[in-house]
Amino acid sequence: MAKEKKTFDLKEYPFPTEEIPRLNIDNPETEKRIAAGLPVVITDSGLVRSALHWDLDYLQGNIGDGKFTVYKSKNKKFQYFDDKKVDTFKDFEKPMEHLDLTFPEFVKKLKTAKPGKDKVYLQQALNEGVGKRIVADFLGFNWSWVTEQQKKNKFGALTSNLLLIGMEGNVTPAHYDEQENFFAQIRGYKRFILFHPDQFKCMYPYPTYHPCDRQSQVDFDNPDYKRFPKFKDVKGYETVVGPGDVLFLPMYWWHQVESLPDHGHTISVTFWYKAGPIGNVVYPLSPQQKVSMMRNLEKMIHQALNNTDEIPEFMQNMVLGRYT
Ligand SMILES: CC1(C)c2ccccc2-c2ccc(C[C@@H](CC(=O)O)C(=O)C(=O)O)cc21
Ligand SMILES: [Zn+2]
Repeated sequence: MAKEKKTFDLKEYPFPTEEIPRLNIDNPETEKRIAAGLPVVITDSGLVRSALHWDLDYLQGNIGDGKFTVYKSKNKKFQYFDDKKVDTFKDFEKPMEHLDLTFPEFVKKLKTAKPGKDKVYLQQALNEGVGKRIVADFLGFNWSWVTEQQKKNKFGALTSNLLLIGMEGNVTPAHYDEQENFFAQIRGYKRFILFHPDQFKCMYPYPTYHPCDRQSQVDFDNPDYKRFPKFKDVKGYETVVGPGDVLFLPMYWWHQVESLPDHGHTISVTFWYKAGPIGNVVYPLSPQQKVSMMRNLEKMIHQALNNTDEIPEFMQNMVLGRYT
């Protein structure tokens, strides 16, 4: 009997979206979409079948007594920033704080957080430091399926499995990553809003040398259409993933991720893979290749000028009245 479609009371955004298909792991369409670099929610994959019993108590009792990377934000947004680029930006104020907490300290903060007060987000690579039962659960992941997908689609190496534990309402603002991602949901519900890499012109990412490289400058809750006029034309895709769902999130696809309010804390595990070899170049270049090219050119110009203040004028001189 088909699973009844769960409906959620989702916040409206000022752009249209289409549903991301939810397909069974055995549906031939599933692998076709992965091969085509299209997002798909894979149901019943069993990818993290051995972790579906994870909850805060079990993790606290088994994950080990080391320190965990936890981000704290004054509001619901957890805007990623690259620490290494912060010093090139004098007036950059960090959008969130990085704490190293034991698991019990994290759980206490999560459970005693008052609405409207600080929110926390645990983000920790699953590595040898964890307790032996977590290692056993990790080994119980459906590695044969995900490794088969890695090989069939010529992905590069698995780089990391991140354990993510977020509070309800946490938002990771729109950004893109340069890795392929199988995103496995273990507990709670996360809304994913995705945009095709060809929507780059509507998303206005920060400059590559900015600490928030790869993130959109547009505040979805209060878009500045004067600075970002093309955001009016953006078109997205969306879905809500729940326990047992796996979202294939292709490299360079923009995504904003929200732990649904009023649905409790969320537990997820990501499977990030490096890009595979390019192979022979096919023209016209794909949107992903054009984004990669723009990044390389921006970095070259930054290095050549050796002065970030000169970049805006240099870029404008190159295109205004010539290519505009
Ligand atoms: C916001 C946070 C905790 C963070 C802080 C500082 C540095 C990195 C990151 C980081 C990286 C990945 C995620 C998971 C996910 C978004 C989501 O599920 O919220 C996502 O974007 C993806 O799987 O690609 C979340 C984070
Ligand atoms: Zn991401």
